Amino acid sequence: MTSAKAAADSMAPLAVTMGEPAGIGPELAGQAWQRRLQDGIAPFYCLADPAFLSSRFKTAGLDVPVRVISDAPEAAATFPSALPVLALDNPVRSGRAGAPSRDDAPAVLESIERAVDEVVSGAGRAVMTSPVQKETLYDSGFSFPGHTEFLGDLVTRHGLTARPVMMIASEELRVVPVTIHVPLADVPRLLTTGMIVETAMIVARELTARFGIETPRLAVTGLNPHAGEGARIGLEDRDIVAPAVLQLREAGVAATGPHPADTLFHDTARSGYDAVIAMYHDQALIPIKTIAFETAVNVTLGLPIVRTSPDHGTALPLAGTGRASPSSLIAALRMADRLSRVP
Ligand SMILES: NC(=O)C1=CN([C@@H]2O[C@H](COP(=O)(O)OP(=O)(O)OC[C@H]3O[C@@H](n4cnc5c(N)ncnc54)[C@H](O)[C@@H]3O)[C@@H](O)[C@H]2O)C=CC1
Ligand SMILES: NCC(=O)COP(=O)(O)O
Repeated sequence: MTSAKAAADSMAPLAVTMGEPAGIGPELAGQAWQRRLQDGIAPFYCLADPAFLSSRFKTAGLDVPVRVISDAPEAAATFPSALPVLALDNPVRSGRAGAPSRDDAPAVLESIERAVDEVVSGAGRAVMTSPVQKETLYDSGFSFPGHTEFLGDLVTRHGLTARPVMMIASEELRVVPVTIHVPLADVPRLLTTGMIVETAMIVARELTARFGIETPRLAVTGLNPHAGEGARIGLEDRDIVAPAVLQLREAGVAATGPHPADTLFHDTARSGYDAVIAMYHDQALIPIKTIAFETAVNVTLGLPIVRTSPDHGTALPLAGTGRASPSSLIAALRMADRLSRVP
């Protein structure tokens, strides 16, 4: 039995990262704790700087008691009366709402690393990450595009294997960008048939294993307008995407496409598939953030642990106001709970 499965068996608490201290993540964790009973939220604990969290809750006008715990098992006993926090070694040095500082990168990254350690060891059941300010992390020398790739690297440091895939999921729609945080100008060069097939195979497998969809239907988008209009508007759809769809079908996956992306997201079209495999970030994320910004969840497939996150970012202008909506973060906690339970 893997340690992650052992954790699920014992209903260990969920490990929540601090996220960017200048952003809305910390106060949303406090708001989620306040709604633990009305929203039926499973016990969770934060990997964070406890003094910073208390101070941010005060600024945001949230009455959330913070209690330092020494290990995850203490979280369940603490959760009913206070927000359990496992203290980081790195303190938050700046933490000014709305003003990210690279001085806080060590704490932000330690929180993610420790959350993964917790879940791999079985102390925590799943990771729910709060949003980070990517630009600030890049400025501090962080070399991964985002959590998705960083988490893949972290689990391999524990001797586990990973091929992380980003999926954003809501009741209405699931989308998967094949290329993620890369410049749009680089997408045609980076996109390969193998990448599309590998990504879609992981999605098909995990939609069955984790989401209970027996035969997942995958709609694969084209890259160009009108999916290339018979190779008159770009060649990638004919030469890269169509062969991927063929290979997927030969492997027994119910894949269709390449579909013109502009007509793939209306109500009737959405009833025809379980997930969209899109060629680049905005092709996937614009539709879902338009349809379900409040409820969509970012879930990383292809990892040996469960990781979810809200669909939104740090929303700096809202930080410290207590006015940001905790809805997507709560949806992320609920999905982390559901996916890490033993069926
Ligand atoms: N998982 C993660 O770590 C993510 C991090 N980011 C990062 O966040 C930073 C800011 O990104 P943006 O593109 O500005 O996206 P954003 O999601 O932070 O904000 C976009 C818009 O939505 C609003 N908004 C976001 N969350 C909200 C909430 N919970 N309640 C009410 N309104 C909300 C904001 O005020 C803004 O108007 C970037 O550095 C980006 O890389 C973005 C997405 C995910
Ligand atoms: N646009 C989605 C996003 O930025 C989340 O990325 P990640 O940090 O989950 O890899």
